[in-house]
Amino acid sequence: MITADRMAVVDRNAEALGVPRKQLMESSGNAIAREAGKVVEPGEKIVIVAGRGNNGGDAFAAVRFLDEYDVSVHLLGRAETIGTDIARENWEALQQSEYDTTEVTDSQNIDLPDCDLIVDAMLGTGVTGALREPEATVAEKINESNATVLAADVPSGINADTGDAEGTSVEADRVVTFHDTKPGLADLDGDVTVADIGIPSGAEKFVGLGDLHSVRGDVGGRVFVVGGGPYTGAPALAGQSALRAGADLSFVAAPDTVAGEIQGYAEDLIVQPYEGNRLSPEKVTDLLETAESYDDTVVLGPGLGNADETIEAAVQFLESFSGRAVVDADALPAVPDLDTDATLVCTPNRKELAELGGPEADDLREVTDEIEALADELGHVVLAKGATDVISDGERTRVVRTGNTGMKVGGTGDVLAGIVAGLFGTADAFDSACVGSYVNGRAGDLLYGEYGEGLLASDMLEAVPRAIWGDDDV
Ligand SMILES: NC(=O)C1=CN([C@@H]2O[C@H](COP(=O)(O)OP(=O)(O)OC[C@H]3O[C@@H](n4cnc5c(N)ncnc54)[C@H](O)[C@@H]3O)[C@@H](O)[C@H]2O)[C@H](O)CC1
Ligand SMILES: [K+]
Repeated sequence: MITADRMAVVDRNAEALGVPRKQLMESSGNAIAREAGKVVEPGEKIVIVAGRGNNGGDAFAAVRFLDEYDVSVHLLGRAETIGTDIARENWEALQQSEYDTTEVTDSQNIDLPDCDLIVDAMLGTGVTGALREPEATVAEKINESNATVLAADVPSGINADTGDAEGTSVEADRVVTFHDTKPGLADLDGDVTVADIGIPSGAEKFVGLGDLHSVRGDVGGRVFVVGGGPYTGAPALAGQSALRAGADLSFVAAPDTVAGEIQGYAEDLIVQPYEGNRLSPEKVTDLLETAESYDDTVVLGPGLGNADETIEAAVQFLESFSGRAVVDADALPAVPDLDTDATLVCTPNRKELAELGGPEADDLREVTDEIEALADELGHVVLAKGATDVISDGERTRVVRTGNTGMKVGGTGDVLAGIVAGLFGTADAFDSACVGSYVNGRAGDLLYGEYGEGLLASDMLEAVPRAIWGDDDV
């Protein structure tokens, strides 16, 4: 089952993997024709009612597979208003071969000819709100018809995710939906057929440009890094990369023995010192109050050190916290057996993964099932870092192939933790981890040509925004 938003992500991922949308449309068109052939006999009459989006485009492609039937196409609107290149190209192909097509410019005068089958290709997953004119009037005419009604992807007017219709909708006898069923089709009366349209499995398995596009549009919020102590660079890198990934404000809570040094790295950080030289349990109450009161996304771990009292403090913080946190590095030992209402993204490297009870492996792609099992056991998202990153929430498991050997340098994990936190304010834990990993690797890839194996984690900071909002074709 797949939502409309996820369908758009998978569609875009497929294109980036070498399977362009027009090929998918051809497959969708073929699927419509196959389904139509189950209903009507050669020579019988098919009326196709098409909209101006890709749903209509699918039907234009279908026409070329229906030559043994008597087919007429009714486009709701003028051809120049067709909204996508691939739909327009398929419409043009019908014109070139003189198929029977009509542009309906006034819904009042559309009389659906008597026929054996109506293909409803007005709207699919692109519907917003109640059907407007002429689709609303035409939907009613389709419903009044005696013909069998076959809907392309989703009956027009039905919300693919909810199954609701804000106004009129087509009552389809049959639906042929593409790639995977949609939540909104579950309770429909009609027969639903799921058609494979050739989307490569990698479009779902590998995090890609479609995932990036779905997350980058809406970022912001505040990130609160709880780090520093023995180390100062790690929290500074995490705090800065969160800003580079779109956070509005980035705070770093650190011991006053190192707070000034951390602030010295970047004026963009708001460093909040607490007394002492490391995180300890008595600091937890204040830190929780800050994080909870501002609905911050917390990054817990960079540079904390592994003193017993620091780990104990991390446990106490996480057990009382109910918000969103990226747990990295020195705080990871606090996660097993944690009883918390917080939503965590754990970002272990291979060594830390094994210490969490996960698999020991050089190539994480060989142990995706075990990483999924660990995420299920922990009850939180695990972003396992390696040459290839593997992200799982215990049910879904995906792979990120961006990145390069130059990123083995220290600090890239801190940059990653900050990016995930910067995205976590709006995207959910799993998508933040998936896209955060993809962006981190993409930033490293943007720099490899210039720095090679001499890449520094701090070099990545300026590349993070380019990896997210820069030119897609690099
Ligand atoms: N995602 C995939 O992998 C594939 C999807 N295919 C088909 O594409 C449609 C989705 O196409 P899209 O262009 O995004 O939207 P629609 O054609 O569904 O509708 C957009 C179209 O409708 C107009 N519109 C929107 N809301 C309303 C309304 N309430 N009343 C009237 N008109 C409305 C809007 O202005 C646009 O013109 C998907 O369902 C599949 O059929 C690919 O072909 C195959 C792969
Ligand atoms: K439809």
